[in-house]
Amino acid sequence: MKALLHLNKYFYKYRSHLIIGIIITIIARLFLLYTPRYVKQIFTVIENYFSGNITIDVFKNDLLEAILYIIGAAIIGAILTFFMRQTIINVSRYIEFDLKNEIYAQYQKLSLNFYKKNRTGDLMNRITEDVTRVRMYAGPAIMYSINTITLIIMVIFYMYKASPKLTLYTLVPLPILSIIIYKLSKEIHNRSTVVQEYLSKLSTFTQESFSGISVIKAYGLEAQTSKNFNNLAIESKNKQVSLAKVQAWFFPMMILLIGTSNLLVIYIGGMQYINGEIESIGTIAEFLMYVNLLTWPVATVGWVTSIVQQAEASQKRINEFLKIEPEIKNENTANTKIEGDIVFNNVSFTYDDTNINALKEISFSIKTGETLSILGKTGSGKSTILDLISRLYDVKHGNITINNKPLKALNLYNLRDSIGYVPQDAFLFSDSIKNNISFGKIDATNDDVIEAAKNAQVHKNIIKFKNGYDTVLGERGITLSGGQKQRVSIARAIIKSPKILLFDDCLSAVDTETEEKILKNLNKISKNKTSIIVSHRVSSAKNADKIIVLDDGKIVQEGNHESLINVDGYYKELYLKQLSEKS
Ligand SMILES: Nc1ncnc2c1ncn2[C@@H]1O[C@H](COP(=O)(O)OP(=O)(O)OP(=O)(O)O)[C@@H](O)[C@H]1O
Repeated sequence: MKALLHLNKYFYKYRSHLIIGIIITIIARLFLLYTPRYVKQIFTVIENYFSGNITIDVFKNDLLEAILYIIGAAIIGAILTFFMRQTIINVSRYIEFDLKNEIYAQYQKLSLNFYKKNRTGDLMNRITEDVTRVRMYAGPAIMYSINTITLIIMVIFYMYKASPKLTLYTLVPLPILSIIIYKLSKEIHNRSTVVQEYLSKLSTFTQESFSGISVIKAYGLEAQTSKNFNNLAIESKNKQVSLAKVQAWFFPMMILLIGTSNLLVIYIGGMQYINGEIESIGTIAEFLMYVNLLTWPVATVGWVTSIVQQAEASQKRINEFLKIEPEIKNENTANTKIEGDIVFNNVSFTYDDTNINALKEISFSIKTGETLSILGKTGSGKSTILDLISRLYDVKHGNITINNKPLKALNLYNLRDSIGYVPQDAFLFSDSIKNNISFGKIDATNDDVIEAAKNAQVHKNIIKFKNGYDTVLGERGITLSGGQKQRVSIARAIIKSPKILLFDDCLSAVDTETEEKILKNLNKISKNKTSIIVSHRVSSAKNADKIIVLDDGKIVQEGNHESLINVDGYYKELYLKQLSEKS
């Protein structure tokens, strides 16, 4: 129960709902318990009438009164039960809502490394399935526990009052019922976990095969894919059948044990009546009703125990994520102005998950208004430089400064807000083109969006779509070409007019003519901004104020286009190669 203590703050938050719910539950059970006593009264009235103790008028009167009480109590009990669910179950929904938001907010705070170390499926599971299991504890488990406790206390009290001996005999099978239900619930849980695993395997497989349908078709692998799907589906079906087998035991076991209790009441109650130990046959009827009233709550003891165990395990998994401290912390909450020169001073960087030494003693500087171009073979550390500037990772060796201030001394949110970053793989959301572009500036007007798209040389493509800027992208929308995606992604970065522009090889899918136009526009809009352009093309680098060439994490060449084409090395080779390709 230790992990579930995390929920206490929420129980406290919704304490008034809970207290009202508990009071209503107790009152509702009180009304429910009217019925057996009035049933007994009906039997007594009938017995009295047939033994001639009361007249027909008194008999009718008493009978009507008992029936009206039963109907009245049932109606009030039903109304209160409705409110019991409305209060306690609603609290569990509020807690589910709060907990999901808490986890989501924590996910947003965590650093990129966290996402590298954990699988997306696991992240999703904790915010969906685990929260659902915890909700079952916060709602149904608590409601049934209160219900069971109040009902058991009250029923045993009334039973004991009516016949202590009969009470003892009738209660004997109930703990057995509870244990059996507990064991069954546990087994059902274990098997349904396996079923869930297979369902998610099936949906991942299906999703992947739909996303990769073009590859499957191009390689003619339709039959093989169907066979793999079928094998997975067969395994999934077998697990479902095995779950259904255990579930099928649930109600027969309940019926058997209720039947046994009923038989005991009738047999022992009957014997007691014959021996004159109980005064009315109505007591047997009353007991039969008590036994039936008790059955479900007693069964739920086992069920609730298993729910609490599952919720505990789920909350433990959730807590593991909630207590992770973000690796990248904002150490300055005051607003800091981000502007100026970027300086790398002997920066070395190793990714701790792969232990790859991506940067080795890198030093360079770039002034406000200048453009730096970074070239180098694949895997030479170009993207890593950009990631370090945006503080997606923190440097441990050497230091990076902006306007003479170490990166960590700047307000992290100001820093990121001042950066327009275009990643290597242009990720766009399943939303309209307009919203994808204005993502970079929430209060952007239509004119801002159009201007950014024009500067990114994608406006002409967008207006050709039937819905123009309202065209929806993604699964249910249209698919943009690689170059179009890159340009929308550029528009998203430049719309907010950031102080620092980071372009990570984001012109690779654009033809050289368009590339040139984009670079020209960039030149225009980045007058007092600092731009860093990572590229594999000389055409992207040639106009930069400074060019550095990386190889295996080290700077091997530094200069500008004119100086670098005159010395032997990677840049000159690349220049000559690309020049001959062009001609
Ligand atoms: N998140 C990461 N975790 C672990 N290792 C990484 C990570 N990102 C990059 N690396 C490794 O660091 C090295 C430098 O990668 P980086 O992405 O900076 O190279 P790059 O020059 O941008 O390459 P490319 O031109 O192919 O994009 C590579 O060996 C890469 O495998």
